[in-house]
Amino acid sequence: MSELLVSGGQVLLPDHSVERADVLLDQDSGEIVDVGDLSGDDELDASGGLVIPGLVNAHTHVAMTLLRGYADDKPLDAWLQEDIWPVEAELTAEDVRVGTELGLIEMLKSGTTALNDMYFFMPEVVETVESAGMRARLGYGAITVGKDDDAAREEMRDGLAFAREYDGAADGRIRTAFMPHSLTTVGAEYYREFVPQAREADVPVHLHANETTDEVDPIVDEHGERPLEYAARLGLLEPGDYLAHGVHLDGSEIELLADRGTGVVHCPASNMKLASGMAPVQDLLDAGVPVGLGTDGAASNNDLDMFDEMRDAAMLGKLAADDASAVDAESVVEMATRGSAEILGFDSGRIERGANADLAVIDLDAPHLTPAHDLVSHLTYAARGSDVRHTVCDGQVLMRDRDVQVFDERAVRERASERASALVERAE
Ligand SMILES: CSC[C@H]1O[C@@H](n2cnc3c(O)ncnc32)[C@H](O)[C@@H]1O
Ligand SMILES: [Zn+2]
Repeated sequence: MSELLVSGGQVLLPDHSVERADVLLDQDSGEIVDVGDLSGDDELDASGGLVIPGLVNAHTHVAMTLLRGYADDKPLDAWLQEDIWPVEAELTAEDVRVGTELGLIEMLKSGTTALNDMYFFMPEVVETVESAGMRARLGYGAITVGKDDDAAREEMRDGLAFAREYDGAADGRIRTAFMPHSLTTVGAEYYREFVPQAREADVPVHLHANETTDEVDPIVDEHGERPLEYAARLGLLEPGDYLAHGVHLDGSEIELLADRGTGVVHCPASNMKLASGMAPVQDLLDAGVPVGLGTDGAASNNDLDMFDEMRDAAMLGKLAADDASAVDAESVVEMATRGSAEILGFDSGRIERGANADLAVIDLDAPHLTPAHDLVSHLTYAARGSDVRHTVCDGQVLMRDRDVQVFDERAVRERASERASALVERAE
């Protein structure tokens, strides 16, 4: 058995206490073997650091790194229709590969070990995630609006075929989902036809829902019911399904999510930047809805740093609830780790014997992390992605001493800049 000892650090335990301990990883099974006062041959130095579960970005569009800073300061609908979708129409498979490489490097450098990606050219994303050594739930984002019936059905079939073909890839590190884009960009008839096939294929369904009032109001006007009642009628909201955003939810919809065991991935930075609104995160937590955290794409954030997202979630959660005690530091750390991992169906997000060996080591030796009254508070309110020293997934060291081991960072940045410029030129 090949083992790795993460030694000499403090460890964030599942009950949010912090103890001085070593963490022993089995690199063959990819699991945590033990946590305590341990010894081992191959060591990863965590001295002066805090070992935390790898962060889990439960909703993003990774290759949108190529569009970072391309279009800002607009609401969702105008942003998508006027700027983003015209450029995305020009994307090539190679653009998505390079944009994904760039995004995964950014994630590894900020302590993220697992992610959810909904985008285009997903076989290239599978290959890139596999090379990165990360864990992911992936899906082709299907849109039927503006397409004739044949093209719309082909779009949905492509989404299902991808989910079927790649589930379990990369030795099980890659799982898939059926990912219709949203309740307004995919027609009801296509949900009716294809969601039962996703159930047969035993893959969950992930979509954007209740993100803006511009999206909610037409559903209420047309169908005389709330969007999630409409979604349930279409066969959505089963246990294991998960929605991105859930900003504009009423009490009955929150109850429905709790009853069904459907998760919500909160994306606070995107919701603020696009002025979409404030999700009722404390109400969701109080109701027992599974809640995770995601950055959304880098064009509406504008980074993939989950530390930023944790801080934003805490700040916005308090504002939304008009209560400074709402969405506290422990809840936020839980959302970014175990909460997101459970939504994606991974046994990660906790430093405990038997769990996946996915972790990050945070350097505590920094002025903005001094003094150290409460390290959970620091993770939510004070730490930055750049404080991450090492990132480990499935027992493999993917970033060591801030050096990403799995890609040539400089070469990827160069290629991504070139590809982004050429892409934008093609679209203009
Ligand atoms: C069909 S692949 C995913 C699709 O979603 C777009 N997108 C990016 N951010 C958002 C958001 O906040 N709400 C809805 N859709 C979003 C992305 O540009 C792709 O076209
Ligand atoms: Zn999104």
